[in-house]
Amino acid sequence: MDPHVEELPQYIHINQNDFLTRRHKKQKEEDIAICECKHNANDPDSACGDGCLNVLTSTECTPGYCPCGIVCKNQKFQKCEYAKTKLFKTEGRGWGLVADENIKAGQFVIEYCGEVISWKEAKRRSQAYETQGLKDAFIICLNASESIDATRKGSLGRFINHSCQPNCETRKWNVLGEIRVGIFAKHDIPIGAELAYDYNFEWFGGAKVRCLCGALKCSGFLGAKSRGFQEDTYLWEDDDDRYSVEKIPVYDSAEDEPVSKLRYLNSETYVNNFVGRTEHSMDDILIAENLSEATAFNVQPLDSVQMMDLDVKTIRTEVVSNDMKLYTHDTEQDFPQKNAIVSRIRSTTAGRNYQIGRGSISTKRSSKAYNGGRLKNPIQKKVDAKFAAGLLASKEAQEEILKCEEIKNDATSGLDCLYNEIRPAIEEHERDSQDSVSTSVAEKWIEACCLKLKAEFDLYSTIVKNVACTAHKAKPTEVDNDNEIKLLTG
Ligand SMILES: C[S@@+](CC[C@H](N)C(=O)[O-])C[C@H]1O[C@@H](n2cnc3c(N)ncnc32)[C@H](O)[C@@H]1O
Repeated sequence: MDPHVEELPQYIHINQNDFLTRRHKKQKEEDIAICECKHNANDPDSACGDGCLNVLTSTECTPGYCPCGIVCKNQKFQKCEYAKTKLFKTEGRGWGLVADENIKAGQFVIEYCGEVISWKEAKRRSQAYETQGLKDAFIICLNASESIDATRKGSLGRFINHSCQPNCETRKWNVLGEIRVGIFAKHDIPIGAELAYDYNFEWFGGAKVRCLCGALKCSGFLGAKSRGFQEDTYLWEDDDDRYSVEKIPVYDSAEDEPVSKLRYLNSETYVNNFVGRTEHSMDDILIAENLSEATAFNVQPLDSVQMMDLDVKTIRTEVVSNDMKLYTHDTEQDFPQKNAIVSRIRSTTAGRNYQIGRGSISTKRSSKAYNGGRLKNPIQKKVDAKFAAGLLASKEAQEEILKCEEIKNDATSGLDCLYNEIRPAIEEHERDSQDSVSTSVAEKWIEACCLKLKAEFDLYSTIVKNVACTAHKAKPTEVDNDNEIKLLTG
């Protein structure tokens, strides 16, 4: 049997997202965007080229509504107008995708297809994949509540690897009312060059994956630029062959020095942008033309490829797009309540618009200074705990109230400190126009907010209980003289 066929990744090939938890949206007529293009046979770009209003807003034209009719060029996702690509086996990074034709800057390369699942399901799966020991991650964030999981089903887009200096990028497009993720060329890519984009990988814990992109400015590890990673202590697992530096040849992203040929050498010498394989002799030098015969193959539709039992074994990290990120997950560290973070490729953000400080994270920093989580509401009153305690006869009751007040004050200052600690991360996200912050940051924030709320509730209920149910001091206070119990201050 052909050894390469044996290694065929087990997944179901699709070129349309598969919606697992809901139906594909049906575009309403009033939501259809109609451009103003007029087809001119002498100008091919006139039929929804770069100047098309829909193209400019990353929206595909709707068939039957576009003034250019069947010559409309702005239906690339719908018509699967992908660039020609080829799958090949990398050294150390699993499978990858190479350009099988010259690709132009800005060209749509391929859609990142997979199963569209809820964020909750993504977390569940991420945890399951982790448990199964899957090495590669394929879950990316689609929007605030959904992710795309290309683990079991996907397009060839699932094989595109990460590079710190990539030749591609991800972009979101509105296609008939649904957001879809495409991979686009950042610049001209020659035939034979490996395709790669920046996963914007967000690391939340767990294994650290050595980045083997080989770019000059490689950050070293997937997610190394993310805050969680930077704060963590570096731990290397020596026995992990896959990530052992000595054993892995270096790979340079195609962007560093675009080449049309791939070469493999038997020495540690790098040739062009790609790396050597130590197990080959000099006779084994391969160049791109041969690569296609030797190690590259085209993935065929499921019905033509014999699939073994589809027991997908996993993934540890995940990838994503432009304004999306791949995420690592750590079921213990980031989700102390036993929730695994879905690999979010961040992306993005997987859309958790936690409210931090006074405004949502996506609001600009010019917003007013943080006020310790307190809403500036003129009618809001604060309970004067000391005054309330002073009304009571029982020492025990007084102490109970004062203790609660102390806990509440601690929780409030804890929240204030946390804000100062995480402010750089919040600001970073704002700068990047992210609409959410990393889950680890948000989790900490939520925990601190909950502590404060609980402490406030405990204090108020303790005051109410004691004022209502225990004896007041015999000696009337000033307030009592006025015949009112004044517990609230302005
Ligand atoms: C979406 S998959 C890409 C396809 C994958 N290479 C495969 O064989 O299926 C993402 C995974 O590929 C690996 N990977 C991608 N880029 C890498 C890089 N620059 N360095 C190391 N591993 C990488 C990581 O294991 C990552 O979780």
